[in-house]
Amino acid sequence: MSKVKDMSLAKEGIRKIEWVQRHMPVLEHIKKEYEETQPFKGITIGSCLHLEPKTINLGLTLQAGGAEVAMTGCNPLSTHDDAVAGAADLGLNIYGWRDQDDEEYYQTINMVLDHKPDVIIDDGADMIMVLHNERTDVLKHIKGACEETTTGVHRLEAMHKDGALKFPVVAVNDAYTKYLFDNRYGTGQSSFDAIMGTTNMLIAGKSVVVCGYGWCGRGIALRAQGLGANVIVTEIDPIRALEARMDGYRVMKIRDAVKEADLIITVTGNINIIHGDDFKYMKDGCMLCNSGHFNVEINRRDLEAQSTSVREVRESIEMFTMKDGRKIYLLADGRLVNLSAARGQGHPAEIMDMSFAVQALSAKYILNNDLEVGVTKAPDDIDYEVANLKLKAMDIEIDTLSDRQKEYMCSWKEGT
Ligand SMILES: NC(=O)c1ccc[n+]([C@@H]2O[C@H](COP(=O)([O-])OP(=O)(O)OC[C@H]3O[C@@H](n4cnc5c(N)ncnc54)[C@H](O)[C@@H]3O)[C@@H](O)[C@H]2O)c1
Ligand SMILES: N[C@@H](CCSC[C@H]1O[C@@H](n2cnc3c(=O)[nH]cnc32)[C@H](O)[C@@H]1O)C(=O)O
Repeated sequence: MSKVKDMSLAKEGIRKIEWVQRHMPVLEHIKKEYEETQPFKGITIGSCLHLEPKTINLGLTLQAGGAEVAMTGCNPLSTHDDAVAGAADLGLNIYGWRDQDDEEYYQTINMVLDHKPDVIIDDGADMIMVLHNERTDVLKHIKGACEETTTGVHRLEAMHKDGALKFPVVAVNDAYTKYLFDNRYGTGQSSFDAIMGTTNMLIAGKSVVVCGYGWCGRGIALRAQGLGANVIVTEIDPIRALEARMDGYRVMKIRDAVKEADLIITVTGNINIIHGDDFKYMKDGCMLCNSGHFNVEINRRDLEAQSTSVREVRESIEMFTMKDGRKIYLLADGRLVNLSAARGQGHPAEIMDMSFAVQALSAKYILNNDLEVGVTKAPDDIDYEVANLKLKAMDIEIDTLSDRQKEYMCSWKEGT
């Protein structure tokens, strides 16, 4: 069963799915193995992930392993209508279309839950919240869930601390082969891909403010610097602030940074990073976007309250005219610019290859192990399997420890 916008887009969707398949060798390897071993026979897997070709390829991998797969999106703006039409044509149960309102967004989450999944793959934890708050009828079927992103893991850890979480969750985000590559290089590249595609503006010579110097912030700052920007970082963690300084960036408080900014990219996972009087200090023409979480990092309501008019001046760019005449531009409604902008393609296929390989292996791990309720990291075995498969696909060989080296690493008696 499916609910998509336009099935006539299926052919183009399938073309795009086939393209990413050629660039996701680790997931393709797992797909072949799953075709033989059928780890998901009789199992239903429900996902709430950005609906675009790479995610469809994860769905096809789970389906190849015997699962009934039901998918919806984790962001009202990130769905690619051609890819979901292609997925429906390929036999996945898929519910979603680009530009949903809140009601439609939660309706389609509920349509996936109607399949009574055994395993959930979530991104941001919205599906898991619906399960616990409204769809407790489905809870008894759930053996466990995988969570894709940093803020989702934080939400679920907070939920467990409050004693509210009802099943085990594997924090896929916390696998090395996920956050070191996806959050850093994926977000770094895909954010600029979307910002430049949306604005057609030059980055070189601009003052780019990166709010948050976590894994995503590091990647964005690195790419901004590579494109010739003057990079400013804001942080609340003294160690990360120091790291940003020694990586070569200027570090300052947000109130000082906004005065210099040509482009601000929030990537903290936190609320109200740009809000209130921050907008008063911005230069005419300042551009704002978010690559972090949902639409809470830039306070749109505060921006609206200080403006006299708002209009879309180019696809995914709104221009706010401020009371003093300055123009401030907001990209993609303050939602993840790399996925929500009309030109947003998400992370490169080679990156999602690893993230979704961890997902596919973690879903099997949940079924094969009697995990306790709580949030656990994906096991190291999965990380090493994914890293080894990726190196192999990239035709890279590495060294192994000799017996003498192993012995030396475990001993304490030998000195200079
Ligand atoms: N756009 C994407 O495709 C994408 C990819 C991966 C993760 N994410 C999301 O991006 C966000 C960041 O993820 P991460 O893995 O980098 O997390 P992280 O925890 O490594 O980094 C977040 C950083 O923000 C800082 N921070 C928090 N509040 C702040 C504030 N008020 N001002 C300045 N800095 C502040 C923290 O100190 C931390 O260093 C999360 O919401 C995550 O879910 C998005
Ligand atoms: N659902 C929330 C939470 C953040 S999504 C961030 C996650 O998106 C994932 N992601 C980034 N690019 C892609 C992509 O192209 N396809 C599918 N997922 C992606 C990435 O792994 C990251 O952890 C929101 O929309 O605001």
